Amino acid sequence: MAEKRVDVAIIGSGTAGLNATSKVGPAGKSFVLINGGEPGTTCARVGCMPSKALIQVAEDYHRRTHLGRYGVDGHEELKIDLPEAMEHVQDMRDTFVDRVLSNSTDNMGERFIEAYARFVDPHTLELDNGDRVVADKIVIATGSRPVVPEAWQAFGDKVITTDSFFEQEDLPESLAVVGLGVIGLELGQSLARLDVKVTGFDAAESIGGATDPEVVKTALEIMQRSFDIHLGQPVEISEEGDKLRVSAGDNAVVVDTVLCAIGRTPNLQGLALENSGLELDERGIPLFNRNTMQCGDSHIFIAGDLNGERPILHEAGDEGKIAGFNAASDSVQGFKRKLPLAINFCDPNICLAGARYDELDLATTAIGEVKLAPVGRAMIMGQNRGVIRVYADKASGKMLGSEMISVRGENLAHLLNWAITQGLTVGDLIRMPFYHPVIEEALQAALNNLYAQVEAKNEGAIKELYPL
Ligand SMILES: Cc1cc2nc3c(=O)[nH]c(=O)nc-3n(C[C@H](O)[C@H](O)[C@H](O)COP(=O)(O)OP(=O)(O)OC[C@H]3O[C@@H](n4cnc5c(N)ncnc54)[C@H](O)[C@@H]3O)c2cc1C
Ligand SMILES: NC(=O)c1ccc[n+]([C@@H]2O[C@H](COP(=O)([O-])OP(=O)(O)OC[C@H]3O[C@@H](n4cnc5c(N)ncnc54)[C@H](O)[C@@H]3O)[C@@H](O)[C@H]2O)c1
Repeated sequence: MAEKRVDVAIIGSGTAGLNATSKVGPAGKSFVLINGGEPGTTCARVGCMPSKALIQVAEDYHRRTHLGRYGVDGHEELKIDLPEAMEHVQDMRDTFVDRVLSNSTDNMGERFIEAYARFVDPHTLELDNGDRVVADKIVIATGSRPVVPEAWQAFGDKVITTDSFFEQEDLPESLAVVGLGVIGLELGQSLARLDVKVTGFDAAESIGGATDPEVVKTALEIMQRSFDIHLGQPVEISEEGDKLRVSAGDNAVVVDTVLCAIGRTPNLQGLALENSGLELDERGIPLFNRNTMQCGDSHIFIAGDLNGERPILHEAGDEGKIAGFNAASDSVQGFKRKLPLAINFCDPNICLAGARYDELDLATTAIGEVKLAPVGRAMIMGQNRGVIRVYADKASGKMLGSEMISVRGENLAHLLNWAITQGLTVGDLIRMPFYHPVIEEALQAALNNLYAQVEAKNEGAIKELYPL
């Protein structure tokens, strides 16, 4: 058994752990980065990147359905070779994984250790190869994994998750997606567009993480054009011959495969946090400060999906940087966290920026809305389904948040998040330029609708222009 002493030990070489490491090394501290499982990050291996590659293939293939109206002949004959499509997705994934590895752990030599770590005491980690690491400071960044109910694990590889999905060489003829949050909608819609017979189920009454009833209603109308969706009933799975029967209330389908997308759970197992001396919450996650990432007043910091706070990439990166910076410093510094931004890359995108509808005080909030149907550029693109809802404080006009399902929502949501971050009012925003004809004109219409409802009005004779 070897024992290594370092200033900082980072557990987990995902996005959070790598970002933590990027702050520890340059501070002149000795460190090790310890990773169990496949290196290369969840994002590049089984997450953001392969899922976006698949979405792109599906969107491009789906685009053929628009061609008839332009007089393009033969589009009905277009066929997709699914094994080739999956190979392309895997090639993209491999490129992204290689890029991560060659920019990070490949260059760390002995400071990168491939092993699972567990706490023996607050400063000592035992690795599954028997070695030990003793560290002054520790960053825990072990990420999360898909939830699969125990009863469903008995169905073997007929119930898959995103951990194995991108490894498939071909796609099944029929598939049920259970859970229509981000993963369920992004992949469910893509698979339906790739000619898989998809049926979607969710125990809740909403989809895609939206909370605004108008957005949920519109999202459901739009998504049901891609595949059948059943909401609001618990899902049961049983065997039927060599297939699976998936039922929820009166609705049932028999399918080749189930994609289980009912959320992810923190990788706490195996860390033996009971030996860390940290106070844990009811889920077993250490209590921590979201501005410093410090666990209590200890020498241990936590970052990324593991803490269950904001399980998305740029937040994992920020948390890693904060945790690494503080682990490498003599004193602990707090950092302001970014305003929420969530993008579901289904088509059209479902996006949330700033405050969600279910967080608003409706008595003091004004809500502006535009439907995409008459928006010129969206009509030209053949993508004029959707709704944008924008929220502001009724009295001051200060922007609070937005939920939407809209073409190019990924861009609009950034604009809104940045505007809210800057503390702008709806009056400020309607004075920004809106080129013609762009999708941002839809946002302009929603903002004008919102402006009409707030009390604070712009000074000057023309509301869209600053007086000299
Ligand atoms: C299908 C999918 C699509 C996604 N798409 C997006 C997207 O489009 N945009 C977005 O912002 N986010 C997206 N996400 C979320 C994003 O990928 C995660 O938020 C991010 O990757 C989390 O990074 P992390 O560092 O916390 O965890 P990870 O990258 O999972 O890293 C944790 C590492 O710790 C290792 N580990 C676990 N236990 C131990 C242990 N005991 N000892 C040592 N090592 C251990 C793990 O093996 C892993 O390598 C997606 C996720 C999925 C699953
Ligand atoms: N574009 C992105 O940013 C992106 C894309 C994919 C994944 N992710 C990340 O991955 C995480 C996990 O995604 P996800 O889609 O698995 O989780 P999610 O929390 O987004 O959605 C889970 C859905 O499953 C439903 N559900 C839960 N238990 C159920 C059950 N027993 N039966 C039926 N439905 C059930 C929930 O009502 C919910 O709608 C997300 O939190 C997100 O952080 C992000």
